[in-house]
Amino acid sequence: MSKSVPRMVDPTAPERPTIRSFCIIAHIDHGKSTLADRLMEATGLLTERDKTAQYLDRMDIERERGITIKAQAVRMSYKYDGVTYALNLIDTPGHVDFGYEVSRSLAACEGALLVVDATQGVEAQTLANVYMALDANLEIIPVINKIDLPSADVEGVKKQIEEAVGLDASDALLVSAKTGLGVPDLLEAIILRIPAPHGDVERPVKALIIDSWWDSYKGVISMVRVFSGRLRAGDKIRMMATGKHYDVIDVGAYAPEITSMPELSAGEVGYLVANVKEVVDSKVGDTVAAADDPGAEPLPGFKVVQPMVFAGVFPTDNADYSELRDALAKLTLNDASVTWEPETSVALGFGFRLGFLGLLHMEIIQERLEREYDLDIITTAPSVKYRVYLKDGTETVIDNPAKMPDIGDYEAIEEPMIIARIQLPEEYLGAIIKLCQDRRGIQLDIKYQTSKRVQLTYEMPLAEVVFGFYDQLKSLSRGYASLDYEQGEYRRAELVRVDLLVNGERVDALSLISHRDNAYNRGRDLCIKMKDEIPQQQFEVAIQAAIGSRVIARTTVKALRKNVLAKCYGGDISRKRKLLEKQKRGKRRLKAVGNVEIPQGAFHAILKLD
Ligand SMILES: Nc1nc2c(ncn2[C@@H]2O[C@H](COP(=O)(O)OP(=O)(O)OP(=O)(O)O)[C@@H](O)[C@H]2O)c(=O)[nH]1
Repeated sequence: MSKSVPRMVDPTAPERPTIRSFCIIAHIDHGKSTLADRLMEATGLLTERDKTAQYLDRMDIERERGITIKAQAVRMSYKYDGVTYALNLIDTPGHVDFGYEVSRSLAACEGALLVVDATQGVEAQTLANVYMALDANLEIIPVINKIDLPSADVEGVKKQIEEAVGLDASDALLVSAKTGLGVPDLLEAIILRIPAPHGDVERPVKALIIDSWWDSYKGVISMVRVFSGRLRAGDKIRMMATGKHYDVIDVGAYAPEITSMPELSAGEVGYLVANVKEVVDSKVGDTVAAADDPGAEPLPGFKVVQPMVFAGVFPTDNADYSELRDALAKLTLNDASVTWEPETSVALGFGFRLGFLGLLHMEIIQERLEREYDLDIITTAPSVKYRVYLKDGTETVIDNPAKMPDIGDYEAIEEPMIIARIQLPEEYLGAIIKLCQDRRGIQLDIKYQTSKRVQLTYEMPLAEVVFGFYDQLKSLSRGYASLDYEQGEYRRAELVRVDLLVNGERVDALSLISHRDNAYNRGRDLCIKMKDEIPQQQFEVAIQAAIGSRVIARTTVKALRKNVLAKCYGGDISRKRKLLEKQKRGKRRLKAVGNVEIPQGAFHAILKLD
């Protein structure tokens, strides 16, 4: 994230003095949605009726459902000193999984409001986005929110912004997004402090795609920032990454509902509808150019986002395979960052291997498949992409532990690293440093931001973070530590495949890749967890962990007694109920491996390993 973003704007081009484009950077719950609502209200975009639900939040719900409304930017109109300004508020996703989209949204802005809760102070996630905004050369206006609260510590937070972020906070805006206090001053600051965009309307058109989505009425809609020229309905355009040509059907802005405009010109932000059939053809970061401008140079910084985390998704009932396939086809219409390909598992049958930007992204997709498409699915534990150097001199990339070659067949394995930034109150420092070390982290930096708050920077294997790290971090710090990370390099590590055998049969969907030093513990823990998950059967079930042909751990599920409650001695009714519920849940989703029935929860047992 700290890589510099090359400037897209030509500073010698004329200024568009009545346009301002900005985003809001805020930690979760610091008041981004509430402030956005207040700004829209102050500029007449929200009526009393709309106020019942937070507008941005409402859009989030729509977005979550993947349906029509997904305005990523709203255009407000505000009169100041006799001049009417167009203010574009561009929404940026707040999560580390969506870093590239954030970087493209920032490229569409000249400024950012850094909203900090006066009672909470700066958090790691905010910092990551502030660094990106600084890299993108944005003018950052510190905004201290929730000053109506008695526990607001304005001076303390100002000092923290100066120390942690390195910004001058002496002229920070003090607002209450709840009461509206300070909002007119904020609008004035947006106009006076955020630079106007530069762009030559007479040059051939060039626009950056900052987001694209599928709309059932209009087809693919793209949010764009125009850097030069004009976009009008009827224009012939070319997407530079794919080289494909299209006709512009409509342009305009969200204000906050979709509103057609005669044109979008240099410096403006708005939507573009062309006869693009699929979201993948209108890629985030791509440049829209005129079809008759073959020599056009693309705007800098385009990249195809690569999934970082992979998992198998299988229908619980094999008969639902084609339903799952149709659901994935529909879902990826709207989210081009999910990759999917067919996968076969001995244990789970036919399914798909999906690639995600990160764990949150994976959870969102999993939930959507279950909720929107009403599918019963089993998701296998997530894995990262390993580079494997085989003994025969070839190299291969593996994102599925089941496919990792046997020990002895490869020379070396490389795994992806991340650079993690963790912020925490000093009292938890010892525990968190130990956690990072246990997770094979290498400390790069330790910095006191205030006398009580510390920032740790670690290089860690992504795989170690994927397996429960965040939960442990939160529990060890009572929720106070925050984490963000960026992609690092690939590094060699002593990794081995650990298999799980149920009554002698390998359950491919439960294989995991572990560092050699941890393999024994992981194998043992997995056996213990599986023992809890696999219900008793009519016969004894042996659960073993093995590296190659060497068994490293073993547990046994004893044969069934008369009823499940038999093992609840004493009369703890809640425990009995829990067991019955567990059994009921287990019944819904069972997969037979050989003659042993394995419930869905077992496939997640890997995630719960320490
Ligand atoms: N007292 C007070 N509460 C506020 C203020 N601004 C926001 N809140 C409250 O803080 C909570 C979080 O505000 P949101 O606007 O939802 O925060 P957000 O940053 O958009 O949160 P996410 O959408 O989860 O990222 C809500 O309960 C708001 O009502 C404020 O100025 N004063």
